[in-house]
Amino acid sequence: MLSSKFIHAFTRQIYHTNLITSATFNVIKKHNSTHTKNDLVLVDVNDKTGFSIVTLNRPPVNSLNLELLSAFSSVLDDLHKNNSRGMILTSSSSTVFSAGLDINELYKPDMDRVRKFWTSLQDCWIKLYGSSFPTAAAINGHAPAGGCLFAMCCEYRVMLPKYTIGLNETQLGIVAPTWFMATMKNTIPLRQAELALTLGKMFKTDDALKLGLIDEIAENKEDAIHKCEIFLKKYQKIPQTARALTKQSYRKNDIMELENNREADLQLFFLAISDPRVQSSLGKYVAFLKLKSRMKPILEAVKFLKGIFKSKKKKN
Ligand SMILES: CCCCCCCCCCC/C=C/C(=O)SCCNC(=O)CCNC(=O)[C@H](O)C(C)(C)COP(=O)(O)OP(=O)(O)OC[C@H]1O[C@@H](n2cnc3c(N)ncnc32)[C@H](O)[C@@H]1OP(=O)(O)O
Repeated sequence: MLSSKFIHAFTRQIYHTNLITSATFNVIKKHNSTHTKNDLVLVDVNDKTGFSIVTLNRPPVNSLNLELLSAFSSVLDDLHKNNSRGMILTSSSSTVFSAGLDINELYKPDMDRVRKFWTSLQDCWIKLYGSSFPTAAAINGHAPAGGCLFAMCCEYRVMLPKYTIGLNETQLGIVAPTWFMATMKNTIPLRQAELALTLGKMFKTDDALKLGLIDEIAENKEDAIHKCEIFLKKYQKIPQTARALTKQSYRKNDIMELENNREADLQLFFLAISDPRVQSSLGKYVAFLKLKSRMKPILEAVKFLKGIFKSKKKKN
């Protein structure tokens, strides 16, 4: 049997090499809720179960910028220090879990800031994927790219109907880092992962369930959280150290691969985003997202008018 010394050494290696000590994101304790100073990440601890509901709270779409990632990283440290019994990751938006990385961090970046940004993303992934506490995602909206990554880092995923999830990077003309790919390989069958990654495929909820990218479908957010709680409760009967060590051993190679190559990964990222073709793709994508957002009222008006015509036709 593996000793608890090993698990502590392993967890220490994961946490202590990457601790973010940011005064800006000190956590304020409020009753059983903790909020980061700027409320980018909300934490509510359920007194009965001991589970923490961690809510990404950066409207409108929870795009992951430096500040949100730093706040999330601090929250993960806190849960680890407090020996959390389990975490449920969700979103305060009613339609988006997370839109993935904030494209504005990648497009025409400030090099000093983008270094901190990428390092923070690495931190979050290492801490979430390798967490000693069990995790589940209540995916209450779309989860493209980085949003899908964080959901896949959790051991269990419950998603609401009619949303989409996937690693869509190739569609943007960018390559998902190897640790994004490793997380997907750990979640769905290898061949399906290769197809999903190369196509940059976004899966609707039903298809994601068939593929095993998610584990359950819920009717609404409350139901999703309830289903995550049922999953986390299963671990209450399992000795904590054995569970944590098994999870971390299972994911160890992926984590060590990044741990041992953080600077190389950062340099590869710099190289990729410095490529004029990548910048051109990102520029077009930013413009497309902005146009799509501005067209929304027009598209909704067209939809509304179509509805009126249809109902009039039926009456006649
Ligand atoms: C071999 C290894 C090599 C390694 C090289 C590394 C290279 C770099 C790798 C980087 C990996 C990247 C990971 C990512 O996560 S990239 C981000 C991908 N995300 C997306 O494609 C999602 C885009 N967004 C959407 O599809 C929709 O917004 C969404 C479905 C999420 C929600 O739709 P909805 O209709 O509700 O909202 P709007 O589209 O109207 O958006 C509202 C406003 O939000 C802005 N927005 C949306 N997404 C983003 C984003 N990701 N970043 C920044 N801003 C975003 C959008 O523009 C609207 O803003 P405005 O109203 O101001 O126009």
